[in-house]
Amino acid sequence: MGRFHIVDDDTIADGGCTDIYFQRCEEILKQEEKNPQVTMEVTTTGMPRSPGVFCGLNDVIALLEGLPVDVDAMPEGSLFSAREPVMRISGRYSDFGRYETALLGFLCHASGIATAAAHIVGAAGGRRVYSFGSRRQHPAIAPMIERSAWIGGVDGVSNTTAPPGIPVVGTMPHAYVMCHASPEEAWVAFDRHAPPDVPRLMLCDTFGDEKEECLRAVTCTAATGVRLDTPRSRRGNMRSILEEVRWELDSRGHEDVGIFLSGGVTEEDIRTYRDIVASFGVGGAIANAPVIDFSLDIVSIEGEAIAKRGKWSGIKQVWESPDGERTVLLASASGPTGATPLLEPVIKDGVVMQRPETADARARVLRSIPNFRDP
Ligand SMILES: O=P(O)(O)OC[C@H]1O[C@H](OP(=O)(O)OP(=O)(O)O)[C@H](O)[C@@H]1O
Repeated sequence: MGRFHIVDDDTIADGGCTDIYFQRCEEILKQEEKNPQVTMEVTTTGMPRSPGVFCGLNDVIALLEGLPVDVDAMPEGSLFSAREPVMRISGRYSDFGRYETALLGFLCHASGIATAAAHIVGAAGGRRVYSFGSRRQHPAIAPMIERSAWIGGVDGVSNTTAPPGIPVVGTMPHAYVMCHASPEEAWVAFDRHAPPDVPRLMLCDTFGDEKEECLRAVTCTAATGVRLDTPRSRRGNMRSILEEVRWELDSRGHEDVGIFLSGGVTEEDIRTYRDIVASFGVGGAIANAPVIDFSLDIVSIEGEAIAKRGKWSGIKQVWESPDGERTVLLASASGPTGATPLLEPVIKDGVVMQRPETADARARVLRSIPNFRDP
C-alpha cells in the first residue's frame, strides 16, 4: 500500500486485486490438474434503470490484453437490458478466473455511472448537464467517473483529471466568494481575470437572497449566467425562487442570462425545473449512481452448454434488428434477417482487435437518448 489506500496498476494487472477464494481455488485446480476450456458471459438479471448503458470496456481490455483469451463485447455506449450478455470471455478457466473481481468492478461501476448520466441527460431534454460529482467518490477514480459521465452524454465535467478530449468546466466555489470583502468584489475579479473562454457564471447565494444577489451580479459584471446552489435548509419552494429570479432578470432586460442550478440536483429535479433552468450541475446523482450488478458466469465447458441455477446455458449472441428489436440466440444460430450481431471480437488470443473510442461511445448514447421513456 502506498501513501493512499488505493491499489496500484500493476497489482490490478497481475490479478492481485481479487477475492481470496479465486486465489485459493486456482491453487487447488492446479493441484488437481484441472483447467477446462470455458466460455463465461457477463450479464445482469436486473437493473436500477433500463435501458442500461454499457461502459468500462476500455479498462477490461487493458486488464485482459496479453492473456490467452478471446473476448467479444458490445461496443461501449451500447444499450443493454437484463439477461443480454454484454461480453463473453473464452479461454482456460485458471488463465483468467482471478480477474473476475477487477473486471466486474470496472464494468459495474462505469456502466452504473453512464446509465445514470444518460437518463439524466434524457430528462434534461436539451438543457445542459455537467458532471460535478467527482468529490462524492474516491479521487483515484475521478477519470473513470468523468469518462463514464461523458459517454453517458453530459456536456462537460468538472474534474481536472478527466481524460483528454472531455471539456472541463466550472464556475466558482462559495469559498472563493468568501475570500473577498463582498460578492461584488468576487464577481468583478472573476470577470476581470478568468480566461476569456470561461463563461461568466456568477454564484449568487453565498450570503444573500438569490434574487438580490443575481441582480447585483448582472449589474456589476457582464454575467452570462447566475448559479443558484441554494442550501437544502433554504429551499422552501425552489420552483418559486427560480421563477422569481427569472422574472426579475427578464424585467430588467437580462433575458439572455441563464440560470444554472446545482446542489443535490436529482433526475426528478431536472424534470421539474428544466423549463426554467438553462444548465444543471449534477454531483451525487451521477457519481454515486447505483452500480449495475453484472456477474460473470460459465455458460460452456469444453464445448458443452452448461449454467448454474438461474442462468441460461450456451454461448450467446445478441442481435439487433433495424427497428431496434433485440433477440438473444445461441451464437451457433443465424440471426434474424437484417439484424446486426452486437457482440464483436475485441481480443483474439490476447491480441487487441479494436479499442473503444470514447467519442464513438458517446455518440452512440446520444443517438439513443431520444428514445428513452420517462420512468
Ligand atoms: O449534486 P451534489 O452531490 O450536491 O454535488 C455537486 C455540488 O457540490 C458542490 O457544492 P458545495 O456547496 O459543496 O461546494 P462549493 O461551495 O464549492 O460550490 C457543487 O457546488 C455542487 O453544488
